[in-house]
Amino acid sequence: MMMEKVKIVIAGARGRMGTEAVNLVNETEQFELVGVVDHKHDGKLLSEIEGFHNDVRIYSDIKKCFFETNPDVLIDLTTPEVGKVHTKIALENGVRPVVGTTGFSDSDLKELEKLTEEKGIGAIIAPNFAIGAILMMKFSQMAAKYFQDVEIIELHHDQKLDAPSGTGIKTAEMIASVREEKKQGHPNEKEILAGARGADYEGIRLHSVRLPGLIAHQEVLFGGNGQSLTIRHDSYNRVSFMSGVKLAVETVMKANVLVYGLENIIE
Ligand SMILES: NC(=O)C1=CN([C@@H]2O[C@H](COP(=O)(O)OP(=O)(O)OC[C@H]3O[C@@H](n4cnc5c(N)ncnc54)[C@H](OP(=O)(O)O)[C@@H]3O)[C@@H](O)[C@H]2O)C=CC1
Ligand SMILES: O=C(O)C1=N[C@H](C(=O)O)C[C@H](O)C1
Repeated sequence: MMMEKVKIVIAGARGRMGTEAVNLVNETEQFELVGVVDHKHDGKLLSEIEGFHNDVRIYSDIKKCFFETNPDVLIDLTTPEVGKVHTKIALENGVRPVVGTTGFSDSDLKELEKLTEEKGIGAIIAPNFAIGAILMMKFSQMAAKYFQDVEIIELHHDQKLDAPSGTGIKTAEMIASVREEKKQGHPNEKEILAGARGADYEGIRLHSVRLPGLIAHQEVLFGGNGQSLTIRHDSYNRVSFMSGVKLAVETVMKANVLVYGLENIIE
């Protein structure tokens, strides 16, 4: 029996991640790219853009795109502000969102979770699609049961818009879920230069490095009596995220709730 293909729209297809997502869809037998959402090139074919070969239409109006292409899934890889609006419109139109875009606030996530429940269709918001990064977060959560003192250093390319990274925040959330809130460092410590101690998530310090040449990296440093433990993950290219995007698309087709983080679907 022939399996129906999963019809996919990609928002942000010309971007660093979007380009790899187009390649993934093209290489995957059971996926089909039916349209692209972009704030530029409305009405053109994607194949008119250098480096792309798909004869699918580019839409600036996401609702029109959904109406004309009738997709199953939206993959969003845009910017925090745009990604949130796209996710909402997708849910309202019965399209299952797979969102890699980072920078959503807690209240954004709550609102989208509520909408997902109302609509009864699945959605996946994944701050990191790389399996190694998921393991780094899980291992950090395990280690936090034994080491109370922890600092996170996330390092990214200098074109990144949000800080701290979605992965950094997710890691802090996972660690905070298994440890008592603790103010780390000396009780009387003072920042001589504002920001020197990084951001504070329930006492966990988060530091963001932005440099050309980097892609996506994170170290989670635990300190104890006479010992330390460092858990590090590196993405050296954006193909590293694509097996996670594929898994998310397959999973969202069977889900009817909002899944925040791939750790919830990887055993
Ligand atoms: N979850 C994960 O594993 C990963 C997530 N990310 C996240 O994915 C997102 C994209 O990252 P990256 O690919 O590096 O960023 P890029 O800037 O390379 O790509 C973003 C794309 O979105 C386009 N865009 C901007 N506004 C709109 C709009 N209104 N409608 C449609 N498209 C729009 C941009 O166009 P233009 O450039 O012309 O403005 C650009 O092509 C970020 O939030 C990043 O943090 C990144 C890597 C991994
Ligand atoms: O912008 C990026 O590049 C990345 N963003 C995600 C994040 O904010 O965690 C995932 C990965 O780190 C790459």
